[in-house]
Amino acid sequence: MSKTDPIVEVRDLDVTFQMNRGQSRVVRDADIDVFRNETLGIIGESGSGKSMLASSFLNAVVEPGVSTGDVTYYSHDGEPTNVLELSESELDRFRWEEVAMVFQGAMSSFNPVLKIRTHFRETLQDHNRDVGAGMQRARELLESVYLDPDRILDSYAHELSGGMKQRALIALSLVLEPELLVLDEPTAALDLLMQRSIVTLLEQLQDEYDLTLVFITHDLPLLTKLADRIAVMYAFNIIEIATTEDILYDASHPYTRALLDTTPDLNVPVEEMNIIEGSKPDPVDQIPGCSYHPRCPMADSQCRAEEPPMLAVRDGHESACFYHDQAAEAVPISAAPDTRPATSKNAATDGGDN
Ligand SMILES: Nc1ncnc2c1ncn2[C@@H]1O[C@H](COP(=O)(O)OP(=O)(O)OP(=O)(O)O)[C@@H](O)[C@H]1O
Ligand code: NI
Repeated sequence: MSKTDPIVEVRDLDVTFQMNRGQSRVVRDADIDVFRNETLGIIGESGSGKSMLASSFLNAVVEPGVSTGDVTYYSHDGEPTNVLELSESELDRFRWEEVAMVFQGAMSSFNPVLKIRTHFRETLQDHNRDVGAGMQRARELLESVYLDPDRILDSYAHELSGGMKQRALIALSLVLEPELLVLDEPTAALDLLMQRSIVTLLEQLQDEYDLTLVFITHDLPLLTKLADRIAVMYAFNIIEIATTEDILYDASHPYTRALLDTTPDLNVPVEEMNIIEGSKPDPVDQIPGCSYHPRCPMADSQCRAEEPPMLAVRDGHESACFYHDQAAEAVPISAAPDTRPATSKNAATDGGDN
């Protein structure tokens, strides 16, 4: 069964910062749907706007950034919420109870003088939840991320390893039973084994708690094992979106293809992906035409003058390239086929279950 019932609908989203040298637009006119119960991966090089886009799903862009456009959240009963119009107090509730986010680098966000137990209790109290029942749920969540509740709840953050902290944070973010969990680089600071076990664990949590997941990362190999669909960002917008399988085998934007080509082995994680040549896009001085044209081998006069909209490659697959049907020929992917996983999601279940 395909997942096409939207939980979040983003339309014409801009995220802007007022800077001394002018207005910085770090998300530009983005449209995206997140489908209920899917795992949506967002990938793109550092600074491309991944965190800004995903933070807008819960109107949580860092100050003084401003999100404009439409972000609509649909609760389980289909009731729409206009997320960018919520008041501060409505947002406090919304951000834990409907959409939760584990922010980039958040492992350091545990208060060092409070036990992990206090973080759970305070979250429950702040949201007027029954603390007894809530702490019971906290224990179940900690167990489902393979942590010993008694030990963890009694610990301070500095007594835990990076992997344990990250898992405790994921459990904390789920304690008020959100429908959607956004994870921004949740595995970045972890070793390979822990990265893989977090992925396995997220798949289990998703089944167990009926979650929708948005997963942001630089790590394309990791994403291909976890995501149902992948959105590729370049220069502050989404330039391709498709099922993981289509991204792997039928990438139709020259940037996505270059990305796949510079990922030498899809079974090995990459540290950074700033490997594509050319200067970085500037969020203040937007160049005319397609933002990728200075780096693109296919660029012609139309690409230099006109910004390509998202164009349908096929049902459920869009690419912001005028020449998406010629991209495969123009940008071949030289990585050996045997390094590319046969099927994306299901191939992951036989490994990394530690
Ligand atoms: N606090 C800020 N004020 C102004 N501009 C910012 C701020 N934080 C980030 N930016 C700009 O917003 C752009 C998008 O940032 P964002 O954090 O979304 O990138 P990202 O894709 O998540 O990168 P990374 O992979 O490094 O986390 C950056 O290129 C940067 O220029
Ligand atoms: Ni980021």
